[in-house]
Amino acid sequence: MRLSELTGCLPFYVMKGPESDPEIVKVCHHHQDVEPGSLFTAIKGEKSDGRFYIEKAIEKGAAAVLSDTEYDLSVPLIMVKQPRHALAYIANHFYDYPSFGLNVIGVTGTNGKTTVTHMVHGVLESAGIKTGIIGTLYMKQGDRIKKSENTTPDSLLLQQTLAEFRDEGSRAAVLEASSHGLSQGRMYGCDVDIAILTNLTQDHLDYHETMEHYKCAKTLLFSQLGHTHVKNAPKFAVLNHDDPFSKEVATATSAHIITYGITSEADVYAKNIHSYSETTSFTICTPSGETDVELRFAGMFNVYNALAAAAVGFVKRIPTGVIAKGLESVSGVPGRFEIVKHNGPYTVIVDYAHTPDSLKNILQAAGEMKPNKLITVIGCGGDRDRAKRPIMAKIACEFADYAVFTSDNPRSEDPKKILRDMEKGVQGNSYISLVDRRAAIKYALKSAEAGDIIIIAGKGHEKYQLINKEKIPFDDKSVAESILNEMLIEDV
Ligand SMILES: CC(=O)N[C@H]1[C@@H](OP(=O)(O)OP(=O)(O)OC[C@H]2O[C@@H](n3ccc(=O)[nH]c3=O)[C@H](O)[C@@H]2O)O[C@H](CO)[C@@H](O)[C@@H]1O[C@H](C)C(=O)N[C@@H](C)C(=O)N[C@H](CCC(=O)O)C(=O)O
Ligand SMILES: Nc1ncnc2c1ncn2[C@@H]1O[C@H](COP(=O)(O)OP(=O)(O)OP(=O)(O)O)[C@@H](O)[C@H]1O
Ligand SMILES: N[C@H](CCC[C@H](N)C(=O)O)C(=O)O
Ligand SMILES: [Mg+2]
Repeated sequence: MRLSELTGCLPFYVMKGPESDPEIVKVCHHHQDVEPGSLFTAIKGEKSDGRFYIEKAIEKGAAAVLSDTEYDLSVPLIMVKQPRHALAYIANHFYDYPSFGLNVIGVTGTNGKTTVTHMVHGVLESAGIKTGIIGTLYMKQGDRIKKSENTTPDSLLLQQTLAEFRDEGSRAAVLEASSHGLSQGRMYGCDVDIAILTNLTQDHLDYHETMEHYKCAKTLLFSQLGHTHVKNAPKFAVLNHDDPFSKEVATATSAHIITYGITSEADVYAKNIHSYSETTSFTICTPSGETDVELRFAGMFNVYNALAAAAVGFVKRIPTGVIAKGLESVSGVPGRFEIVKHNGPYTVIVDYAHTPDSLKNILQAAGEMKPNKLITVIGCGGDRDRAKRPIMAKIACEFADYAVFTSDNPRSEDPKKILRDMEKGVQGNSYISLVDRRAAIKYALKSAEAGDIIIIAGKGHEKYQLINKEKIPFDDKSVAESILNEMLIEDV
C-alpha cells in the first residue's frame, strides 16, 4: 500500500521531509520490528520514547516515520498530534478494517472479563459461530494460540489479530477491554457490536488516580459503541443490573440496553440457584424463554458471568437450549478457581483474585463449601494500586480463618514494603507474612488439616514472578504440587 493511501485515513496530519510516496509493507511501533519498507510510528510511552529510536528505525529500512515532533529526516515524516491514536487509524486501514467483518463482543469491568470471554466463546461456538478470543490469557482461534503481553493488545496487534481471525474464517471475536487499553485508545476504531460490563470496584488507582477517572475509562467502551455503524446492525450494551455503575454507563451510551442479574427486574436473570462445591445449577430466564443450566463453576459471581454470556446469546437470537449447552461446555478457565489435584485430605485451589472484590468473592465462595478451616495465601502486585493493599489484607483476615501474606509480582518495589502496606489493614494474629512465595505456600499447606481449603490467590495462570526487571519462572499450581509431593515423601 502506498504511503498516501495509508495517510488518507488520518483525520489530520502534516507531511514533512522528502516528497515521495513509498510503498509501505509493514506498520510498527517498536524499532526492532522494523523491516525495509516499514512505517515506523514513534510513540512517547510511560517507560520509553519511540522518538529516540527514529534514526535506528531508518537505519533498519523504515520508509516513512510518523511522529508528533518535527525532525529533519531522510524519509517522509507524517506529523500528527496524537501518535497513539494515529496508529489506531493506520492499523485499522492497513489491515482493512477487520472488525467490520466480524461480530465483535467487548468485555469490560474490574473482575470477570477473562471468565466472561470464555463463556461467550462457549455460547457462540455451540451455535456454530467460529469465534476468536483476545485477552489476558492469550489470543486464540481454534488451536492457534498467540501469547498476550497485555489484556487488551495495542491497536496494531489488535487489528492484526482481528485480521487473522477474519481471514481464517471466524465470524466473531470476543475481547477483554481493560481500562488501560481503553484509555490508551488501543481499541480505537474497533467496531464493537456488543459491549458487556461485568462490575466495577476498586483497582488500578495507581494509573487512573481516582475512581472517577477509572469509571471514565471503562465507560469509553459504551460511549464509543456504535460510532461507526458500518454493519447496519443494532449495537447492544449488556449491563449488570445489580451493579450501581451500570446506571452511569447506561446514560453514556446510545446502544440498546440489555440487563442481567439475579432478580426478575433484569432482562436476563437467574432463578432456582443451587451452589455445589465445584458447580452451580440454575435456570436462565430470557425474554425468549427459559433453560436450566449446570455450570461447571462455583461461586455466585460466576452465575453473573454466565448471565452476561447468556445475554449475548439472547441478543444473537441463539435458542436458550443452545445457550445452556454452550455454557456447560466451558469446563473452567486456567488459574480461576483451579483445584490442585493431590491425595491429601484437604482442598487446594489456585485463583487469580487480585482485587479486593474478587478476593472477597472467592473466599466467600470457598466458605460456602463449608471447610473446616479456610486458609489463604495472598500478596499484592508491586507498581500497582497501593491503596488496595491494606483492604485486601483486611478482607483476607476477615473472610479466611488464617492468611499467609506474601509477594505477588513485586516488580520494582521492595517486597517487604508491600507486605508492610498490607499489614496496615489488619490487627491481631490471624496472619503471618513471608516474603518468599514458595515458603508461604509451603507454610499454608503444612498447616492444613483434614477438611481445610487453601486458596492460593493473586497469580492464577501466571507462570512467572516479576522481581525487579527479572521474570522468574513461578507457577502457583506446580509449586503447590511439588510441595504436596515433598510432603507425601516426608510422611512415608
Ligand atoms: C503503562 C502501560 O500501559 N504501558 C503500555 C504501553 O507502553 P508504552 O507505550 O508506555 O511503551 P514504552 O515501553 O514506554 O515504549 C514507548 C514506545 O517506544 C517503543 N520502543 C520502546 C523501546 C525500544 O527499545 N524501542 C522502541 O521502539 C515502543 O514500541 C513504544 O511504542 O503500551 C504498550 C504497548 O501497547 C503496552 O505493552 C504497555 O503495557 C505494559 C507492559 C503494562 O504493564 N501495562 C499494564 C499496566 C496494562 O496495560 N494492564 C492492562 C490490564 C489491567 C487489568 O485490567 O487488570 C492490560 O490491558 O494489559
Ligand atoms: N464477576 C466477578 N465478580 C467478582 N469477582 C470475580 C468475577 N469473576 C471472576 N472473579 C474473580 O476475579 C478473578 C479474576 O477473574 P478474571 O480473570 O475472569 O477477571 P479479569 O477481569 O479478566 O481480570 P484482569 O483484569 O486481570 O484481566 C477470578 O479468579 C475470581 O476470583
Ligand atoms: N492485569 C493486572 C494483573 C494483576 C495480577 C497480579 N498478579 C499483579 O501482578 O498485581 C495488572 O496488570 O494489574
Ligand atoms: Mg482478564
